[in-house]
Order: sequence, then C-alpha cells, then structure tokens
Amino acid sequence: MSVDVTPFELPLARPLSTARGDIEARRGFVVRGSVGDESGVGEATPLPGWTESYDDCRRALDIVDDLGAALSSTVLDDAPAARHAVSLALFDARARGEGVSLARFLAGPEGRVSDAVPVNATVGDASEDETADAVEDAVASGYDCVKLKVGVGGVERDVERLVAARDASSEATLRVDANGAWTTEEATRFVEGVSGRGVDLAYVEQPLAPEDVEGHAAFRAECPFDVAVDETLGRKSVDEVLAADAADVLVVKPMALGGPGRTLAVAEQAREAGVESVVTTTIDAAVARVGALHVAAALVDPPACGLATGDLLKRDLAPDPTPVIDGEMRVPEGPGLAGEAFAALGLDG
Ligand SMILES: O=C(O)CCC(=O)c1ccccc1C(=O)O
Ligand SMILES: [Mg+2]
Repeated sequence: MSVDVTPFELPLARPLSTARGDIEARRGFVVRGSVGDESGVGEATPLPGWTESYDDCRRALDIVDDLGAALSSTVLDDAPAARHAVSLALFDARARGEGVSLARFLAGPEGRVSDAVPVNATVGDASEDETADAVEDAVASGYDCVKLKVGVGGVERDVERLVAARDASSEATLRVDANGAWTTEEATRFVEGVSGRGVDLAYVEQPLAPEDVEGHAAFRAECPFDVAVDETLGRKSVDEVLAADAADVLVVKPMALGGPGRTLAVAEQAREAGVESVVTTTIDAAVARVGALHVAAALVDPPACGLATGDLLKRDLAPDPTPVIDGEMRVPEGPGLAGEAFAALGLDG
C-alpha cells in the first residue's frame, strides 16, 4: 500500500495583508493513498504560525508509507499539516468505500449534515477606500458576513476602516481578525473606538498574543463584542482555553489541528462548553478547502465559516467544485470529498 506525495505551489491572485505579514503564495503537498480497494486524496499546506514549516511537513510525509499506520503512530505528532493530509486521504477513501459524502461519514448515519454552509468574505488590510470597496463588492456578490484583517497599521486607522466598512454596507455582519497584533490597551482602544462610532462587530478574533490565554479572558470580560481565538489553539490546549473562559468562539482550522477528526472533536468539546466553532482554511488549495467544508457541514448549525478563500488563489489544484454562491458553499454529495472532481490529483507523484 503505497502513498504518493506530490508537491505544489500556488500564487495568490494578490497578496493577503495580515498582521503576521503578507501571504503571497501557498506551497504544499497532495497526498494520495489507499485503504483496501479505495483510493483517497488529502492535502498538506503548511503555514508557520499555525503549522509546522514546509520542510518539516515534507520530512514528516517522507516517512509515511501507509495512511492508517502513520496516523496511529507518533510520526505525525508535531506536524499538523502532514497529519491533516494523511487523515483527510484516509477519510476520503473510507467515505468512498461506504459510498457516502465525507460530511455524512464524519457525522455518522444518524447525524445531521448541512447541504450548504454560509461563509464569510475575507478582506485583507487595505486603505479605508479599498476596504469600503471590498465590503461593497462582497455584499453585492451575496455575502452577508465579512471578516476584515486588522492590526497591521495603527488602532485609529483600523477604527476608520471599520467605520468605512459599516458605511459601505449597513446590513453586513462584520468580524475582525487582529492575528495577535495588539496589546490589551490597543485592543481596548480599538473596541471603544468602533463602539463609540456605532459600529457593531460579531467578534474580535485573536486580539492578543497567542500564548496569552489569561489576557484574552480578561479582555473578553470587558469587551462589548464576542472574542474568538485562532492561533492560541496551536499553543494551548482546548481544555485550557475553555477552562479560562477565554473565548466565545473558536476558530478551528483543520490544517492546523491535524485533520478533520481532531477538528470535529475540538468543535464538539467547545459546543458542550457553550462555545461556538467557526471552521476556516489557512488559504488552502481545493482539496483541503473542500475537506474543511465537509467538516463544517458535519457541525450542528454551522455559523458563517472562513472557507471562501479559493478566489484568493490565482490558480488551484483543480476546478473549484464548490464555488461560493450567494454567500454559501454547497457541500458536494460525494462519494468522499467530491466524487470524481479530484480523481486525477496526486497520481503522478
Ligand atoms: O477566516 C477566514 O475568513 C479565512 C482564513 C483566514 O483569515 C486566514 C488565512 C490564512 C491564515 C490565517 C488566517 C486567519 O484566520 O488568521
Ligand atoms: Mg485568524
């Protein structure tokens, strides 16, 4: 039972500007392997800050020669993107074996599965005018939720950007993601600034440094908006985050959490604690993006998720089987990830 690993590199249509720097291209690996007669495909697209490095990912995948054996050993323990690829390929093959979609396989025969998942538009840092235009474009193409990157420039500039975003569309739900850029004082100044101008935010994602669980808990207690954590989940256990009451929302990235199964387990644990999970990509290619969509579809009542990142890529591994229509993505019926949409991928490794 061999495993094929094929590298890829995909430029973005234009760089996404975030407080952790500009993302200009995504490099990773298509992983194909089989279980019995069924072949499955997965994707590892590492992003340091959320996962292991590209080189560590490649080294981890180099020693995988059996999907199931690799997952049950420790070789993928410190390589969540590599583990994601192996786990996704295994789930794809198993779901195919049963003739069901990945979402159905994950949710089980009795579980509820969504036909479509609402998604947010993702808007990078840009000037006030460009931010307003991007929000207007997103709403015109059917999104009712927009996530804006903040924390790149100063707090006062971000406040003006958010006022411009709200003025561009009074109906859109707005989220912001500071990618850990702020001190508590800056985060407080930002939320006081926007709320003083009458701007409502659905949540503030990762306002503070990832390690600072207690800081998030203290900020959350004072914040007029919900607080989400993302990068924190790569440094701290879910137990710790939930025990500290550090977040209203967990941003769960299958690529960063080691695959679909672990992501669902985290979301389930959060749900039991009254905390919502938003499934997002790390700007993954089509295979992982569709995998994340199935994970979101297997949640009970998924909120708007951060999966609308396909259009950020200039090219992709395959034609997009799940384009965003009216602010949502339809979940492929399968079998597995997307029927035959990825059949040709990863065979030439
Ligand atoms: O959540 C979204 O809208 C898209 C995903 C996203 O913002 C993102 C993409 C790549 C790396 C990090 C992040 C992030 O959520 O911080
Ligand atoms: Mg984030």
